[in-house]
Amino acid sequence: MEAVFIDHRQPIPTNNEACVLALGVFDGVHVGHQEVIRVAKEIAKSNHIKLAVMTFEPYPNEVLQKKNKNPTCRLMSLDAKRNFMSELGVDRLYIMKFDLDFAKFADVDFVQKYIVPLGAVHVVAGFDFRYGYRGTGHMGTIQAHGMNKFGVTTVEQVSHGCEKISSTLIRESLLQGDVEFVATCLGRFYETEGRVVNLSPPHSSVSFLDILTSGCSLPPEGFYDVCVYLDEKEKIHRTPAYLFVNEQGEPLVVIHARIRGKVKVRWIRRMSEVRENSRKNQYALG
Ligand SMILES: Cc1cc2nc3c(=O)[nH]c(=O)nc-3n(C[C@H](O)[C@H](O)[C@H](O)COP(=O)(O)O)c2cc1C
Ligand SMILES: Nc1ncnc2c1ncn2[C@@H]1O[C@H](COP(=O)(O)OP(=O)(O)OP(=O)(O)O)[C@@H](O)[C@H]1O
Repeated sequence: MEAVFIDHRQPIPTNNEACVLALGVFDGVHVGHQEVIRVAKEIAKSNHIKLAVMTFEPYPNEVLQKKNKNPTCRLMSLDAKRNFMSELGVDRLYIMKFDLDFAKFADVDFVQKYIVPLGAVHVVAGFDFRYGYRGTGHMGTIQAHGMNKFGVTTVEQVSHGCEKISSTLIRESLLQGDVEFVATCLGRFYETEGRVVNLSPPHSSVSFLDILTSGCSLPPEGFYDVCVYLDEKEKIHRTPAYLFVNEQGEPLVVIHARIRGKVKVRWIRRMSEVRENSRKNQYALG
């Protein structure tokens, strides 16, 4: 998959092949997002054209965040998004720089300056996709804004019960430790990267992992059932794990396995919260 960065201060890439273009932030690439991409892929396949996705970086929520609010914690890094989009069969990922100047683009200007020139012959997004200054553009306006130069497919809401599956819902569930529900919404387990740090005493049967959040959310401190993978996705251990934050504010995980190097941690299930007499050192050394 090709990744193309676009900065609105620079000319846009030229000679763009005809494509079906899916639009949105896609943080976490949850099952609702996957449906948008699946629909776009079907259309691309039946028309023998490329599948492209446009995402925004940083996220509009991060840029437009009110000063007194915490920045949004992400569900995935840009690298992880690139990898997963590639696995889903996306041929080209446009990464549109989103800043306060870009946010001021009128809806019609965004479509004419970017969507049409990027070769979109069909645009796919969810029912609630918005674009343009103050989010005035939507799926009912996008075709007219493009002077009918492309077709449009709107994907209906993918829900859990009556609730829309959204990145916001997933972030909230993660912060409550409900990693099982998070997995339901993502269609796969939540994953973070970690690196073994040299904290465990010699001959102990545990390892300490430094969790590299890269700005992504973590579940709260407590005991979890996790799977630890080597970089190549080879599963090495399913183990109980204890997540805690050290005095420097860094998240660490203690696992019941003696390993080294860089790993991926898949969060399977929350077992319990931090218990009175199960402090990290007792767990680690016991
Ligand atoms: C050109 C452009 C300008 C935008 N301006 C605003 C804005 O002024 N205020 C706002 O809340 N969102 C703005 N957005 C963000 C959209 O409302 C929306 O979050 C974004 O297009 C991603 O869609 P999604 O949230 O459905 O993934 C803008 C988006 C685009 C493409
Ligand atoms: N549950 C869903 N069902 C169908 N389409 C969806 C769903 N969630 C998002 N989409 C669509 O996927 C694209 C990316 O959406 P976006 O990144 O805004 O997702 P979101 O989960 O609603 O995020 P947030 O909670 O941060 O608003 C948009 O086209 C959006 O309309």
